[in-house]
Amino acid sequence: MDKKNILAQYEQAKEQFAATGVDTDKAIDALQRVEISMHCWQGDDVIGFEESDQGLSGGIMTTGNYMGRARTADELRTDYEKAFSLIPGKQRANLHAFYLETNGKRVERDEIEAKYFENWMQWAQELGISLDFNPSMFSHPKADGYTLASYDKGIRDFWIEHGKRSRAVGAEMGKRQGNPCVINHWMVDGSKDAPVDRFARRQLFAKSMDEILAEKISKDYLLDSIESKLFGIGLESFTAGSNEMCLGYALTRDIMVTFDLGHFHPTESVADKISSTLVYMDKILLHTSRGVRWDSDHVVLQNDDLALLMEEVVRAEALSRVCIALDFFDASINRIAAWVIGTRATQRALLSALLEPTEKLKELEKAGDTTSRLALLEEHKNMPINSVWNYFCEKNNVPAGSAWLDEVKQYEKDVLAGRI
Ligand SMILES: C[C@H](O)[C@H](O)[C@@H](O)C(=O)CO
Ligand SMILES: [Mn+2]
Repeated sequence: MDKKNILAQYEQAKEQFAATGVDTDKAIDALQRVEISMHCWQGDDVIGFEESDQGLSGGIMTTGNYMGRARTADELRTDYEKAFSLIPGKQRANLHAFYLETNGKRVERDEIEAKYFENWMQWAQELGISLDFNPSMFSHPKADGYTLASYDKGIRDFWIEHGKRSRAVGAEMGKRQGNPCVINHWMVDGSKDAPVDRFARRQLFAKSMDEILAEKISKDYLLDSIESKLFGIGLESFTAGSNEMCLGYALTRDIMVTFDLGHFHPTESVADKISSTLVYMDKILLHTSRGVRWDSDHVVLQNDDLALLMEEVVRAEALSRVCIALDFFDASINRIAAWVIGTRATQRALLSALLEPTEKLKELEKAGDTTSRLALLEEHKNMPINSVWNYFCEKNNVPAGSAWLDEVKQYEKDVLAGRI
């Protein structure tokens, strides 16, 4: 679609939304300020750059063998840049600890330091973007079932050290970028069959986490979050970091909790957790993902789960209290396309929520007019949200509609095809 049409359609949409009491320019400004944290692990199928042959483990799995996986940090950064160029607004890059660069030297997880992320930090600075970080407590011989809740003190200490060092790396990133690096603590700890002493495991889990968090780091540099999970492959019967465990832990330690769209029973509403937790917590972290039958980490799409999640964020006026990150890894499709589809879907769900006549709906609800509430919610679904989206893309100099796909296909021919 050409620029003239995009602008004309936007003007029409603007009027239509204004009639419902919604200011489209305000919605666009709000969306412009949201930085989505784009996960590096979609770019290389969660393999990382450690000098090791260890495969992916920890109850998560990538499937597919699409050509063009990034094999080096330079390739990954180049792919990131391509994806950024096709997504409106400014985003963040989310790194796992095992995406360190060591010049061929084997550096153990309990030896990581900020210097191994120097290239990433310089790159981010050059692009004017910020970084987030994750300790990598999986895909390692010492992460066989339990890490922080292991009965083996040596194993626990190893991962505690990794957690501490990860926080130091994150803090350095936060200092250098001038805004907090969000660090997400997720660990595999769990078992295939039901344990008898769940209590002991959870006590160990909390004690180890306390050691990791012992050093007070300013929230200007680092925001800690802990991610719960229902189960993993091979860890079906018990997860030490269950929802109750992580929520209670986060609340009592004044850190954030992470809600991943794939980490709950399929009929459990993750959206409902936003208001439930923000009554008590300052901030939370969201992982947008799409589970198909299990936490399969399919690319997130504009489905009901995502729409409800973003609606809840906006209705709770919580945009500044919610960090949004992507978490999926699909190796069966072009990985840059995966990033673009998932990030744009997350933004579009957010835009739709921002264009909802929220104030009006709240008034109707207060007045007990649930009939009008239902009618207006239904009307909203067919409002010209896409015209506002296209304008947002145009304003950010990125392709509107599906034109971005041609660029990805070209990049596939020019760059990815050479990665044999
Ligand atoms: C690789 C990520 O840290 C991981 O996906 C985690 O966030 C998760 O959701 C595990 O299921
Ligand atoms: Mn996650």
